[in-house]
Amino acid sequence: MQSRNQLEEEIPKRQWSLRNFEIGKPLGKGKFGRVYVAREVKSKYIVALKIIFKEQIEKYRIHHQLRREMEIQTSLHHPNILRLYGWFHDDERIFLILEYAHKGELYKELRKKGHLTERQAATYILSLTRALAYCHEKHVIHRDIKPENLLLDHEGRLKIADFGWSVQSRSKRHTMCGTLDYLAPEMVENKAHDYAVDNWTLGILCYEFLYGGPPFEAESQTDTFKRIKEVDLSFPSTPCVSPEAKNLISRLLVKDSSKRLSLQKIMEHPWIIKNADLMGICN
Ligand SMILES: CCc1cccc(CC)c1NC(=O)n1cc2c(c1)/C(=N\C(=O)c1ccc(N3CCN(C)CC3)cc1)N=N2
Repeated sequence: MQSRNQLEEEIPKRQWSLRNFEIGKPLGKGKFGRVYVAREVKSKYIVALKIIFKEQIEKYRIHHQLRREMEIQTSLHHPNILRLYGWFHDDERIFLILEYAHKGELYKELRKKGHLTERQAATYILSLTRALAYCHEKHVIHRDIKPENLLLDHEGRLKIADFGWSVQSRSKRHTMCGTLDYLAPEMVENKAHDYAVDNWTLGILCYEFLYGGPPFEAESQTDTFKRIKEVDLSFPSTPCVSPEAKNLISRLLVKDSSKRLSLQKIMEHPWIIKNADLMGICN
């Protein structure tokens, strides 16, 4: 039985093929592919195998996006970022060998519980902040951090998945992307944007973890855009949320991107210091 480290070291070098894996149950399906639990035959190591059909890549013209996602996610090694160990292909499919997150999607836990405790929310926000600080050091902006893209491993540790919208950024970006609720004003107004969009999203997520839904939700897209542009932020009286949490949210959901709390300052914020579990685990 190979240890996890041995296999992880071996994975990037080896040429993999479908013969090396026993495919298990489907985990989910996205726009371009499906993900299955799989076991590497020799080591018995459990992974998630994301299968994307080449005809879908042609049809949706996402060559460059998929290549970028693969290059970026392969290069990122962080405890809160889902590993892409390697990939292979056959005539009609591309297979991504991904880290397996045993506890599935964070948003399902959020829907089930309605909202998270301040301890859970602060722990997840700290994990996300650490992962984003690591990404920004490597000039990567994720741009699509939302509960649907957050997974939990067997210990309940948060893992950012799906780098389909991330970019290797050296200059300001203009491409529109992401779901409406999480878009920062500068993206809604189609202005140039930079790393600070991820700081805005942390504010959105912190609000959603504590209240159960994003702050600028509205009946129509137009209304959501309007509320984002005006930063029309209000805190419901229930559930009861501490003033420190509201302070952090208010210092992230700031229209002027240069005035948003930096990732370093988030890690030092009193609410994070008081509530977050430093190991990133809080079941
Ligand atoms: C193709 C699917 C897709 C489309 C778009 C974006 C993403 C990233 C989240 C993905 N998923 C993806 O890439 N994924 C990469 C992954 C991955 C998804 C995953 N695990 C699960 O999806 C999962 C789901 C439910 C689960 N159980 C639910 C019921 N519980 C009682 C026990 C645990 C356990 C694991 N591990 N690596």
